[in-house]
Amino acid sequence: MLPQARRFLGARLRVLAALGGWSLLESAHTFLGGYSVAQALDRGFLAGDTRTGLLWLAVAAAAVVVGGFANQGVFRGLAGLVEPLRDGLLRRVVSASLREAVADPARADSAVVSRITHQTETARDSFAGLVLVARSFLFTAAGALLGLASLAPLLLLVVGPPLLLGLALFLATLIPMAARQRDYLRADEALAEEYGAVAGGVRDIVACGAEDRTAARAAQLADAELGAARSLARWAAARTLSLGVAGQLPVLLLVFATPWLLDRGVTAGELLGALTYLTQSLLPALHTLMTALGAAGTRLLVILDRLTGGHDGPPGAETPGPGAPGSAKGGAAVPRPDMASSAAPPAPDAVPSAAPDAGPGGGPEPGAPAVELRSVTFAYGAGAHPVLRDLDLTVGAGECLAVVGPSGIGKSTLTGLVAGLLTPGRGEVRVLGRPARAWPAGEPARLRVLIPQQAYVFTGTLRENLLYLCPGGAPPEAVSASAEAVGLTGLADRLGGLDAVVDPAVLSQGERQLIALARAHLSPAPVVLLDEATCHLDPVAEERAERAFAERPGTVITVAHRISSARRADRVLVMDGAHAVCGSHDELLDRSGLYRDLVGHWQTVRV
Ligand SMILES: Nc1ncnc2c1ncn2[C@@H]1O[C@H](COP(=O)(O)OP(=O)(O)OP(=O)(O)O)[C@@H](O)[C@H]1O
Repeated sequence: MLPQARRFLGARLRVLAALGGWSLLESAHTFLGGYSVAQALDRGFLAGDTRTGLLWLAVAAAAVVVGGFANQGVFRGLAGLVEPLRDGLLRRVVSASLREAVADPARADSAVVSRITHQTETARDSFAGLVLVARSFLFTAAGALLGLASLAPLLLLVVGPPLLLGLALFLATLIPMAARQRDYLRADEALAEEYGAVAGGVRDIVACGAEDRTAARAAQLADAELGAARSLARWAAARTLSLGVAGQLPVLLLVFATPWLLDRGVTAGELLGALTYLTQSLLPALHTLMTALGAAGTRLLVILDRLTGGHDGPPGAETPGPGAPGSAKGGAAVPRPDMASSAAPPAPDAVPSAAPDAGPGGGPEPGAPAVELRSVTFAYGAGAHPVLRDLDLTVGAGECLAVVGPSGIGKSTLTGLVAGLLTPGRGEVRVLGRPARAWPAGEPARLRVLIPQQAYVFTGTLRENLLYLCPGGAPPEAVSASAEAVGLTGLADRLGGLDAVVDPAVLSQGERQLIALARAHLSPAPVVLLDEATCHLDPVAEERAERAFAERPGTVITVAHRISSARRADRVLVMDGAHAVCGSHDELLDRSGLYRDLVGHWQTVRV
C-alpha cells in the first residue's frame, strides 16, 4: 500500500506544491489570529490606545479574509488529487471483476456492485476529507504553536503536555478502529451479496418454500452488520475521550494556571491570544482531524486495502459464493447451490410416500387423498369478487385430473392454492392429508411440483436443469428415462447430450416446456400440477408428455389446453365460476353445457 501511495503522490508533485502554498497562507492566518488579538489588548485597549487596538483587530479581520481565500485555493488543488484516485480505483475494480467474470462466468460476484458504487465513492470522499483535515491540522498547529511561542514560551509548557497526551491516546485507537471498520465493511458486503442472491432467486425461493429460511439468513446478516456498526460506534466514543484530553484540557489548564503565568510576566493580552489559538484554531482543527482520521482515515485504509486486492485474496475472493446467482439469459436466475440444497426437495429416498408417516408433526397422512379442497373460497383482495367460491374437490392418490374452463375463471388460482402459494380466504386445502400451507419450510417442494405455462430453464447443463428438483441427485439412468419418457431425447441429442450447456435464450417455448416437464417427471414429488405446461407443444408431443405423467407414480392435475388432455384424464373438473362440476369426459358431455361448449370450441379450432 505504501509504495503505491508514494507512486501516486510522486506523480502529482505540482498539485502537492500548490496545496502546500495555499496551506502556508492558512498557517499565516492562524498565526495572525491569536497574535493580533494579544497585541490589540496589550498595546491597544489596555494601554489606553484604542486606535492601535482597532488596527490590530483589523489585522485579525484581514487574516480571516486571507484564510478564506487560502481555503478556496485548497479546494481547487484537492480535486486534482482525489478525482484521479477515484478513477484509478474504479478502473482497477472493473478490470479485475471483468477478468474474473470472463474466467468463470458461473461465479457472478454481486459484491462488486458495492465496490464500484459505495466503496469507491467512499474512498474518494474519505481521501478528500483526510487530505483536507490532515493538512489543515498540520499548518494550523504550526501557526498556533509558533504564535504561542512568540507570545510567551511559558504558554507552551501549559498547553503542550495535554495536547500530546490526547494525540497519543487518539493514535492508540486507530488500529482497533481500522479492524472494526473492516468488520463492518465485510458485513456490509455479505449483506449486499445475500440481497443480490435473494433478488435474483425470488422465484426459486418461493417455489422451493424457502421463504422462512431465506428471511432468517438475511436477518442474521443484517444483525451481523448491526453488531459491527455498534462496535465501531463504541470505538468512536473512545476517540471522543482523546479529543477531550487534547482539545479541552489545555483550555482548562490555561485558566487554572493564569495566576501562575501572570506572576511570571505573561500579560493579559498574551493569555487572551493563547485562548484564541486554542479555541479558534487548535480545538476545531483537532476535532476535524480526529473525526476524519478516526472515521474517514480508517475507512479509507480498509477500503483501499480491499479495492486494490491487498486483503486475503483478490477482490471478491473472500465471499466466493460458488453459486452466486447470475441472471441467466431468458430471465431465469441460477439458484445458489446452498440455497437449493436447503430449500429444494431432498433425495428421492427421503420422499414421503402415501403410506408410512414421515414422523411426528410432518409427512403425509396415511390413506389421505392426494388433494382435498373443502368449501374453498378465494379472492385476490379483501373487497374483490371471489375467484373460487365454496369449491369442494377430492383427488385420489394416483389419479389424473384435467381442469377446464373459460379464460380467467380461476384454473391457475386453483393450482396456486394446491401448491400452497395462495391461502384460501375460507375453507381448507389439504395435500396428502395436511393443510397445503402448513408444511414446514422446504417440505412443500418435495410433495408437489408446479409447472407453469412459462417454463423455467436456467443457464447450466441440461442435466443440471433436470436435476434441479432432486438436490440429492438421481441415477443417470433415471435422468435419461425421464428425458426419454417426456420426449426430450431428440432435443438433448441436438444440444449435444445431457451434459451440454443450455442457453435458455436460444430455446423455443416448446423446448423449454419439454425441459421443465422432464424435470417435473424426474422429481420425487408425489403430486404434479401442470398449469398449461404443454401449451407450446404440438398435439403429438403433448400426448407423449401426458402419457409419461400418467404412467409415473403419483397424482397429476393438468390445466388442460386441448380436448385431448381432458379425454386422457381419469376425471375432468369443469370450472364455471358459480359452481364446478367434476366427472368423466362422457358424463360431463351429458351433464355440463359449458363442457359441451368447450369441447365444441376445441373441435372447431382443432388445436
Ligand atoms: N395476482 C392476481 N391479483 C389479482 N387478480 C388476479 C391475480 N391473478 C389472477 N387474478 C384474477 O383472477 C381471475 C382468475 O385468474 P386465473 O389466472 O386463475 O384464471 P385462469 O382460469 O387460469 O385463466 P387462463 O385460462 O386465462 O390462464 C382472473 O380474473 C384474474 O384476472
